[in-house]
Amino acid sequence: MADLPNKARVVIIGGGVIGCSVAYHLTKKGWNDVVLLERKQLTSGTTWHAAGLIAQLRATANMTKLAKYSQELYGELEAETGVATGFKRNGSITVALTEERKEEIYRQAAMARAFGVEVHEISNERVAELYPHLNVEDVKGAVHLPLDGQGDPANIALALAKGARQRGGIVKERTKVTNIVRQGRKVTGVDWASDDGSESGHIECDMIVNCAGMWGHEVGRMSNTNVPLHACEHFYIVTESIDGLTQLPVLRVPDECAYYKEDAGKILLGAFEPNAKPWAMKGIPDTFEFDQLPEDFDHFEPILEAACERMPMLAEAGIHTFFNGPESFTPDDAYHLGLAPEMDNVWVAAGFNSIGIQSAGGAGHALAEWMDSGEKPFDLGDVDISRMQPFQGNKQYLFERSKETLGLLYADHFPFRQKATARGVRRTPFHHHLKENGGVFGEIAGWERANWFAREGQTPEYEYSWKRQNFFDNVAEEHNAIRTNVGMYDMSSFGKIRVEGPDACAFMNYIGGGQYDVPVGKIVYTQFLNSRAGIEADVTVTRMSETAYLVVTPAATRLADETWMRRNQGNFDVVITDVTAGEGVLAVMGPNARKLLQMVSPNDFSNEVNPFGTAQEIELGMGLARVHRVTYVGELGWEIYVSSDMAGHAFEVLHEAGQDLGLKLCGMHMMDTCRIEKGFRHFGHDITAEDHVLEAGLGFAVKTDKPDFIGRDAVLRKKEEGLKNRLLQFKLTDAEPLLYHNEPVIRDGEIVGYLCSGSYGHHLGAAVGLGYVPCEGETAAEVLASTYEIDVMGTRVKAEASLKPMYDPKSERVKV
Ligand SMILES: NCCCC(=O)O
Repeated sequence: MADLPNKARVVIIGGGVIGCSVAYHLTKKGWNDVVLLERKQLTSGTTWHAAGLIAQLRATANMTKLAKYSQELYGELEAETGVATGFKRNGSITVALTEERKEEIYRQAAMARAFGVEVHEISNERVAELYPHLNVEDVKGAVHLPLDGQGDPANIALALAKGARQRGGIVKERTKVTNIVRQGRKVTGVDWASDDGSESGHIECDMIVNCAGMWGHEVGRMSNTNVPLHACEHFYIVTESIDGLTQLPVLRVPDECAYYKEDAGKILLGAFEPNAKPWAMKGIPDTFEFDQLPEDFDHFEPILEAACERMPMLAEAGIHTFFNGPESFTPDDAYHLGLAPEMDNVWVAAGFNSIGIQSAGGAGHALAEWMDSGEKPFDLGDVDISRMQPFQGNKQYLFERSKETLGLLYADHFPFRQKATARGVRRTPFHHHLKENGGVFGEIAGWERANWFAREGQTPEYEYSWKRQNFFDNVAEEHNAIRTNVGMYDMSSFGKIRVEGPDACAFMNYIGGGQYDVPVGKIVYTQFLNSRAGIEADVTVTRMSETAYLVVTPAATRLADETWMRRNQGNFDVVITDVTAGEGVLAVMGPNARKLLQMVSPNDFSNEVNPFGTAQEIELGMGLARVHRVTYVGELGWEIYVSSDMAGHAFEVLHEAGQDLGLKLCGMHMMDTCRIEKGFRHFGHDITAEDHVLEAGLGFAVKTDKPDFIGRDAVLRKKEEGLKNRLLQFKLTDAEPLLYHNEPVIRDGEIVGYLCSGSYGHHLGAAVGLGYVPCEGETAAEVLASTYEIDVMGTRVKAEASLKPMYDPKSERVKV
């Protein structure tokens, strides 16, 4: 094809709305050799049949920010490109039919407000005014977003494609990528063939972007990258024209799994039902183009029945279209964006979980910024493709999980809600011990982790709520055991990465902000920084020998942290190896932790031999282990690393000896309540790529007296310029309300930020949280002199603020 070049800076694979958005935004950044290849016609996979709702109230902070950008962009797109996008800001209403749902939407509304989204809690009378056809009798609460809207999905994509073409981008239809050519960790080009097979060729390129939607998994495999997503059947109906129907806002009734869109006097009614139907386990037919799947009225009927009660005029309306089309869903219901960890020039924007149109503007913008600058423009943790684990590409796993994820879009998003499907893939060596003792499990990165322990006679299951949940008192007891006696919990899910070789010390000193030229056995708490001194990883590094270090990462970021090291390895002579599965880890924490260890080991755990921040090899029972004296709960304690074969023995020995001391088995929820009380930061919440290490209050971990490490200049600059934000700890003055994170922080009456972490401080006796507040030009005393409130579902609750942890501010307890 004469119109395709032999070379391009980037080849975008897939011409749905996200591919078009990436092309649009890259060309806007001045990239003029952008090629987008679409196997059939633009939008012919999923985009064409999307409902086209443009909503800003999303489940997470990032997704809300990006959706807000989409809404703003689509408002201008028609004027810019001349393509009628059908976008109108007719607003949206979400109604709650239960008190629990009301709390959810009010909390979401409060979060959205912290990001500048206009949102109002409205009465039933106002709902009836805005949506006169609705039965509101049982409505418990509602929110209205006047700037939300709807548009024509295909035309939004075509407008984005036109914008890209106007700036020199090439958008080529009927051209399939048949092969992706690679060398080491890089793609060097793509082979293509025309749809009719008459032509083929090769484009050499610097990078590719996988925007292949429901084909994303397959395109991922072609490029040696893991893109976990699976297509599910998504159902909606469109009625015949209904007399007297005037323009209506978009309506969501999540408790009935339904959304409603009025368009040209017809109603589109769509469903996110709890038991979805995954599609195309054996692959998507090659001929797929603007195709529909067979209707399944029995499957849709319960939704339609409830809808006819909710909006009685529907019962009278004829059904014009019964639609069933495939859309892709990811294991955690968040989309995939960013640089695939397995390769250094394969980008991904796929798996939009039925919110592609409303997300594409913001996601394309963010990805283009990232590709252009080489660094994440802001925190994108909850959508970053590197959060996915290798096993999550397993087709059987994806099939099982996607039955649930479609429905999760409208399910109650209770705090701590765990996925119910596709569980049990990764178990720690202590799994059955914990289960036998009442452990109630949650899942992270596929790991089954005991989150709390049920008492004897108590059903070991979650009962979800936005109020105090059924495990609140259990966690309070576990928290209390850690603060006053001794508790034990399983941390085997830690990522464990060995860095070994002649340059190990030099490499660590380049990659991390700490000082790693330390004696063997020393543990360094540290961050990996980006060039802006934003935090890419939060890890502990133990010197194992002259030439070896063990980098311990949070479970969810093992792959991302390992990838960061590999990408920055340069010419350092080191070998980086994931050794996560080799060792189980038990944390023994609390004032009696030393006493317990002395009962099971002949080794010396005194401050002289094993001070805070050091590790030692020990005998444990009849086996061996290595103990690291560190803490994430703010007490005296050790993490015990034990090879998987001896892990069961170690548990039994510790558990049995602990009975005399009143040892309590504890879970991950306790760890979170304790660490927030102690002001310890959590990566992904309080510290991210966007947060400067000094503003995060972690300057103590950064050693600028060493010559060269990533982020050093930005640390020095910030020291000169002064801080723009500070991370404060908050405690509500009322013991009743609960914090879950994302609640707006109000300073002297104005919203200035939001909580990045929130939980209950069982020792401090009220909910506690962490959050950044702007402080440019202010002293710490001035920042603290203000009055603070936290917006808890629309109610402002007074809060105390502190720069130092409110619990044990001098950290005396950890060093006893
Ligand atoms: N594709 C349907 C989107 C549903 C929603 O925005 O709530």
